[in-house]
Amino acid sequence: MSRYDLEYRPFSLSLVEPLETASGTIDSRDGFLVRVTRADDGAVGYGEATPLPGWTESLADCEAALERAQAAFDSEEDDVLEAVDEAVAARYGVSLALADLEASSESTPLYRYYSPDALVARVPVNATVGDGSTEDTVAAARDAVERGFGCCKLKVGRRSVDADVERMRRVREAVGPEIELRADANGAWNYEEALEAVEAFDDLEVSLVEQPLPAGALEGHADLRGRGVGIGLDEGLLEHGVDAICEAQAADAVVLKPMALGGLDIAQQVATWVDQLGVTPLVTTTIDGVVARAGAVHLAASLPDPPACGLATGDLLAEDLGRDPVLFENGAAVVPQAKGLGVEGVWAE
Ligand SMILES: O=C(O)CCC(=O)c1ccccc1C(=O)O
Ligand SMILES: [Mg+2]
Repeated sequence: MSRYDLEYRPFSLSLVEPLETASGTIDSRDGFLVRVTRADDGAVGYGEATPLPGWTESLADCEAALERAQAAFDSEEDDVLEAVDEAVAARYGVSLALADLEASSESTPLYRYYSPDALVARVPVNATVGDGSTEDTVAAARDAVERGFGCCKLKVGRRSVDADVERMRRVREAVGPEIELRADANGAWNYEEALEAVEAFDDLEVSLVEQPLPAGALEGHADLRGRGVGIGLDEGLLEHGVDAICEAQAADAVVLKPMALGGLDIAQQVATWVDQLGVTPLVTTTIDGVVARAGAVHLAASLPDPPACGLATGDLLAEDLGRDPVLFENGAAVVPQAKGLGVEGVWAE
């Protein structure tokens, strides 16, 4: 008999409304819920593999990788994660299920499994505002601030820089000077446009712009730094890796998406590494179900003094895999202190 058993089930979750971004519209999230069971005592752990085109392997490649992982468990291979290899979403799903199982067995919340000395009650989060009309953007930002958020990230880049600056100006007027504002262009601009945006955003006290230039650009991002607005690399991290970014001094912050990096263990290592090189790690979801989101919250909680993270994306979904163990209040995620991920009831028969 094998020591572990791996099962996975497909799901499809629609968004409340499509999330518009400069690199495309997200209207539903399809993936696989993963469960690993330990044969000797029946202990279980949950994971989630929710691929996103452009960021991870395809849904079909994800399923094929999960199938290989299942076979690797069945034949009791030493390193089952070798079977998921380059399939980052599948690797997140399988490694998360194993980590949830281990942490649960040790009665340790998952973040303390990665950072045993940490005791963290909450992590600050940003609201995620899609690249909609000025009216919709202002309404969404206002609503987020009323719900207690202290940081809003606006998706930008689908219209002219002038139009985005105007959107940002109207949001700044609506929310007042105390709220942190960020932008995420998902690689939409050329250097001239990005420079214009950064200079105007500096006047509006915008703290950070994610990926103003395409993923390939390193020198351009380096040249955009030091103008009052932090530069964050997201797609650029996946393209270049930590060392090239740090060598080029191309970023003030890098965005860590466990789904796109292949798991919490890898994201933890990247975070620790960039932090030592003076670059701020910032954790976000890829608009995932509750299992993958809870994993990302535990990752953020395992890091020292994280900035506001893109973890408050559950409300963007019209349906979910189960009850969310993470409460959001006063602009922060309340970190689950139960054993493991803290997710329950997602595998109802
Ligand atoms: O960071 C956030 O606020 C939420 C996550 C987010 O924006 C995102 C979600 C899916 C795919 C890409 C991105 C992104 O950060 O570019
Ligand atoms: Mg981004």
